[in-house]
Amino acid sequence: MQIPGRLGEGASERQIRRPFDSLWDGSEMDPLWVESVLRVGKKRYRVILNGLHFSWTQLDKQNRDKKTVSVPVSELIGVEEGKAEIQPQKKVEESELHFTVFSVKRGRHGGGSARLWTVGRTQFTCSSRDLRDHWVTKLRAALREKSGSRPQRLLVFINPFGGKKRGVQIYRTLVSPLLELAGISAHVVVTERANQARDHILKKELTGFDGVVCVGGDGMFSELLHGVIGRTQQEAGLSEHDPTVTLQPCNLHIGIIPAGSTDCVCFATVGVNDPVTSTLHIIIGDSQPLDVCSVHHLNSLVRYSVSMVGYGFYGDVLAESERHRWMGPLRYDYSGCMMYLSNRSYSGVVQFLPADPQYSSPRDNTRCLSGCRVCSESTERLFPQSDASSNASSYSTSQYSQDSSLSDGDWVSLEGRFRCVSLTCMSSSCPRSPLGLSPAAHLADGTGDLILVRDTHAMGFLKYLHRHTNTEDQFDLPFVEVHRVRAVRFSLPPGEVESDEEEKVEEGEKGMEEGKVELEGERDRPTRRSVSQQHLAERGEERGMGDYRKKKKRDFLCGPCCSRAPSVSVWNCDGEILPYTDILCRVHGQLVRLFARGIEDGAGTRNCRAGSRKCKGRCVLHT
Ligand SMILES: Nc1ncnc2c1ncn2[C@@H]1O[C@H](COP(=O)(O)OP(=O)(O)OP(=O)(O)O)[C@@H](O)[C@H]1O
Repeated sequence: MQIPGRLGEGASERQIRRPFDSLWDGSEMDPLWVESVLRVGKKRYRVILNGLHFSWTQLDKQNRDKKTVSVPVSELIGVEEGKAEIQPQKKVEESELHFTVFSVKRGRHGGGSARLWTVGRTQFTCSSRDLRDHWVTKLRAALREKSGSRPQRLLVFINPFGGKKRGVQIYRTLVSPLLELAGISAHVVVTERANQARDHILKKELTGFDGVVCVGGDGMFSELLHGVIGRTQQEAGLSEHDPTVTLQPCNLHIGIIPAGSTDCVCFATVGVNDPVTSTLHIIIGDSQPLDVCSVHHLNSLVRYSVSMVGYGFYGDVLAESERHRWMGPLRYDYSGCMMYLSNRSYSGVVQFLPADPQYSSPRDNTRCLSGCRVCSESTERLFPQSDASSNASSYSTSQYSQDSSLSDGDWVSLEGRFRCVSLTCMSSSCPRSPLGLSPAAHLADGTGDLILVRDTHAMGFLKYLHRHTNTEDQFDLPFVEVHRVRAVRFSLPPGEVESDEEEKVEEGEKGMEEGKVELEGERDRPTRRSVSQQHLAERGEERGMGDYRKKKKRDFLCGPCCSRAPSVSVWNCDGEILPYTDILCRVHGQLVRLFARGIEDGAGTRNCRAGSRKCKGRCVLHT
């Protein structure tokens, strides 16, 4: 076949494959290699597809190279014959000489300083139909061969009531056309009740699906998380309740299309909250491992968390905001102000199992960005017998050698009064706090950061809170300490337990109903079914909320600035109130995988003058 090459019409494929320029990768044998002179609009381009890149270089009249655009094959979305458009809706104009390539394009900064991904569209004009067909065949072959990790079939759950109730519309207009373009089929479930997605994943047949995707907020993500982890443990015959058990890492990837009022997990793992960016990460099969914290009470699993488990201020804000749901998202600001003004602190005993300090520290001024060295070295440590590059696709129990013991190592114990106690498995950055709760935390190193804010005066605490919104170091305060940990226990000091029990007895005497629920809870304990299978946690939550609401009703009767502050707070676990105060948290390294790649270099940071004294070089490290 005669294929027009860079030398013009009639150059043979052999001529074209000569190693004549800098893009030649030395691979004479690369079956995907193809090069031609094509047109984009009226301009001539030398277009090359090699094993790893598809690139086009503008030529001047003397055939000299001008500007080059190069796209990794892994970031090609699809190829269409003819003149195709995808937005605002798919339209293809038949043409024998044209083909259109869709690829990932980094766009403007979105919501912080991270870049949005958009769909780049380039229409190439060939000199013959043969050449056009040749290019389409080669590009599609490249897509197939070089993108083994791309999903083929997805199970999508849409929460029609999440955020601004635009989930269905977002999926129909922004997500579905891109999946179709990429040749990915999707089975869509629009949820009709809470926990439907979780139950579906736990109970229904999932053969053939390469991933589950939620269109919603952090609550929907949590459903998928519990479903995927629960199912994996069921299939592996492991008990989720035992905190010493090494859980089986999950092969089914999770995708998040942000459409909620809080989309923190998406922001912390992608860098922006944007449905198109997230869809593109799913399409190209990005894979980001994620640590998960299991939260236990009396050897029963209560919940899983990936973002934050917080007691004191963060628990109080959540509980207060629940009373003001009618305010919409504004309720968090309102409740934050009220809880700040109420100036509370709580007694507690905190015990933790420190992580090995030789690998990283919460104050080493690094950021966990895409391709993070600390996380990839952790992969080798967590999965020593597996090929680190291939463990993205599958794990087996025998390969998985995570340190399961909570008894080895020395537990450190601290007691005192705290404004807040928080454990986070990731930086927990969000648009309002672009560096997050713990800026140097890692997504996938098998550790969490324990932040203890001891009781202090109101201005000191305000300073601490304010530093989350700028580049100042929130840990550089005398009443704040941070520890990188593998596990944490929290309990009330003995005296506090007694007074709390007294309160409960008082309340118990006032209402038989509460006692009835307790008994039901007790009845569940001996059988201890999987939290994910069952409804133990759910019932526990209701019970806990009941206790808490009753107590709060009394505490808040005279407003948050009431003279008698409660002696016990509640735990906020990724936006859900936990029904227990005494808990044990264990971090499970890389337990799940998301369709994401972490925050790309230069993303997720704020504009900050390099070398600014206050940022202590943090900005320099990741701009
Ligand atoms: N059809 C449904 N009806 C009612 N609740 C649902 C439905 N589908 C999902 N949910 C529940 O709604 C909760 C919130 O959903 P999601 O996280 O998507 O939205 P959100 O607006 O960010 O939530 P939040 O109200 O917590 O800010 C989830 O915990 C989920 O379990």
